[in-house]
Amino acid sequence: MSSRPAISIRSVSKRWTPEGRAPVQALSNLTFDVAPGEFIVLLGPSGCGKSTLLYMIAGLEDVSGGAIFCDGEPVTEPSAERGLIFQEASLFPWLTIADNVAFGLAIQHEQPVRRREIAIEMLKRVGLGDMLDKKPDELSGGMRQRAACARALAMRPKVLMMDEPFAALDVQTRSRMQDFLLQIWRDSGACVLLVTHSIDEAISLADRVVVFTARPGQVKTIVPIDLPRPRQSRDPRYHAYRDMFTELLADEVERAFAEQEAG
Ligand SMILES: Nc1ncnc2c1ncn2[C@@H]1O[C@H](COP(=O)(O)OP(=O)(O)OP(=O)(O)O)[C@@H](O)[C@H]1O
Repeated sequence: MSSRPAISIRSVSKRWTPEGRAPVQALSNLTFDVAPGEFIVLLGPSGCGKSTLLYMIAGLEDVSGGAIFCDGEPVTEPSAERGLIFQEASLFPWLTIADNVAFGLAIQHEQPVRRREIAIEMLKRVGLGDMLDKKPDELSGGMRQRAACARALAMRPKVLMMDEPFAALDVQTRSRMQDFLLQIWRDSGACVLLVTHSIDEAISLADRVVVFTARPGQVKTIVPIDLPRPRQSRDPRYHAYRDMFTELLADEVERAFAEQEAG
């Protein structure tokens, strides 16, 4: 196995300069690596730049300073190797689920018959094999997120990025989706970067949790989760992690609030 990081984030900063408004320093001097096949969770107070970092890794936004490398190559534009999934599954409402999954494969120059085959295979893998010809609004929120996962996985990404993918789901569906995600992560061999506000989600899923400071976001600390999967919330070590993250975040959340109040 190659020892080269799947993703290398080197002294990355991001300054937004919205028209007619004061510039916002979203991220400052961020440095860390993600190993191939690793599951990373990004945890931090609101507005610390977690989503911004995903957009930059996806190649949808430029960095203001520093550089991001994927497999040793600088990220300069979007690529099918780096899939991004949002909180609300961004499926085309007028296409069937199978056509939604097949859509991106056209860019990869797959033939139409092969696109359909891959779409069916992926949808079966996410448990939607009998929903192929449904439109997105005929599915539940959890099913739509699974379809969005199938669409991203169909591109065989090396990196799967997820921005609060389960935040809009009810507790039971969320828990099932977490199990499902661990399964597709293992099957795909991709590395995952997942943004969440949930400490429990971070402990349940991550190999390592990157904790951000309040804006401008920096790496406050990186915590490896040294617990076997499936992780049990009744395990005393799980509680110790929960206490640790609660404490780590408390100061930062307070700082973020203070800054908001100061305007
Ligand atoms: N397109 C943009 N233009 C201007 N400012 C932006 C833009 N996108 C994000 N920002 C600002 O950058 C900062 C970081 O935003 P970002 O959404 O990355 O944070 P986050 O940690 O993902 O927040 P949350 O947890 O609330 O989703 C915020 O102050 C936000 O207002």
